[in-house]
Amino acid sequence: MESLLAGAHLHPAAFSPASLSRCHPPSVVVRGVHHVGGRAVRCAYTKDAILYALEHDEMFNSEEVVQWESGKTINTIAAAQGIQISRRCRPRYPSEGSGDDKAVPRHILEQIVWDKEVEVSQRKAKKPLMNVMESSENAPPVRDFIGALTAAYGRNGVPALIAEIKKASPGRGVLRENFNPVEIAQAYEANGAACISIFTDEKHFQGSFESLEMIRNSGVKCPLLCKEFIIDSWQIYYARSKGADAILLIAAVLPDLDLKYMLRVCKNLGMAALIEVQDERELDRVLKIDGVELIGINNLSLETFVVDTSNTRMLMEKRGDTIRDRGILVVGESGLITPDDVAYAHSAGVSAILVGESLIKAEDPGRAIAGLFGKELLH
Ligand SMILES: O=C(O)c1ccccc1NCC(=O)[C@H](O)[C@H](O)COP(=O)(O)O
Repeated sequence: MESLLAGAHLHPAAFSPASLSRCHPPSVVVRGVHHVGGRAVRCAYTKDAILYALEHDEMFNSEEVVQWESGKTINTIAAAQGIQISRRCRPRYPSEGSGDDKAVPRHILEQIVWDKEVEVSQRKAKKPLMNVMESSENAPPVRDFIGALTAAYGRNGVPALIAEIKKASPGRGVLRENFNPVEIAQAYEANGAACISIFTDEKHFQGSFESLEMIRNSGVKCPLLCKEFIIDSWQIYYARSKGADAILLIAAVLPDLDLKYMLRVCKNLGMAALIEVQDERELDRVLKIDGVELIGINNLSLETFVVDTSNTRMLMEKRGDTIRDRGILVVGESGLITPDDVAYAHSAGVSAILVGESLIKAEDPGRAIAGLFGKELLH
C-alpha cells in the first residue's frame, strides 16, 4: 500500500471530512487519483497517513477525529443530525455514464446537491486542489464582509443590505431577461448596498464564476458573497481565486464536521462564512460551533419553496439571547419586498437582509433599493 505522507501535495485541505467519509470508511483506506504537476497519480492513503497530516497542521480537534474514525458514511452521519439531503458520490451525470442510475431526488435542494457533486468533480479534474489553492493566493485581497454590514447598519439605522444578483431560480424561472451582472452590481453599490451576493450556480440559477470575477474586476468595492451550494472545500478556494470575500454554507446540506472544517478554511483564507439555517434544529447545530460570526435565517424552505417571513422572527424569539450574547450578526433572507417587510425583519432582531428577487425584477434594480427601504440609503 502506497502512502503519500512525504508527498508535497499531501495537504490536509485535500481531505475534507465529506470527501473522505463519503463512500469509503476512512478507518480502512482511501483511494484516489491526485494530479501532481499535470500528472495523474493513483494513490491510497492509510488512516495513519491522513491523521499524521491533520495533526501536523492542527486542522482538527480530537473529538472530530473520533467521529471521523467511526467509519460511518456521510449519509449516516448527516441523517443523525437531521439532514435529509443524501450524497451520491457520482463523478458524472447519468446521461454521460453507462450505469443504471435510476435514483430520483426527493426535492430541488437534493437535485442541486447531486448535480453539484458531478460539477465539482469535473471542475476538480480540470483544476486540482493544489492549483486552485495557488490561484487563491494570487487573488485580489479579501474585503471585510462583516465589517461592511456592521458599518452600513450603523450608518443607516436599518438592516444592512446584501443585494443579490440572480438571473433565474428553480422555483420562479428567469427573473430578468436583460441581465448584465456588472451593471446591476454597480447600480446596487451606487444605491447603498453594503455587500453583493452573486449566484454562481449555472445549471439551476444561470449564474457563473465569470460574473463574480468580472464584478470583482469592475471597480465595485462592496465585499462579494459567492452564492454557491458548497459541498467540498475545493469550492471555497475556487471562490476566493475568483475574488469572493464570503461564501455561503447551508446547514441543511452540510453535517457539523463539514461546517466546522469549512469555517476553518474560510478563516484561514480571511473570508467570512454566512451559515444559513431554516429551522430551530439547524440553528441549534450551528450555535454549537465555535467561531460562528454570521448566520442567515432563510424564510424560504429550500425543500418546498414556501416563503414565510415570520420564520426569522420565530427563530430570533427562541434563540435571540444566545445569538446576541455571542455577538453573532444575523441576516434575514428571502421574501422581502416592501418597507414593511424590512421593518418586520428589523424588529425581529436582524442587522442585515439578503434580497434578490424583488430588486432583480424591478426595471431599475438600483433605484428599487430606495423603494424596498422607503428611503435612500447612505453609502
Ligand atoms: O431562490 C430560490 O428559488 C432558491 C431555490 C432553491 C435553493 C435556493 C434558493 N434561493 C436561495 C435564497 O436563499 C434566496 O436567493 C435569497 O435569500 C434571496 O431571496 P429573494 O429575495 O426572495 O430572492
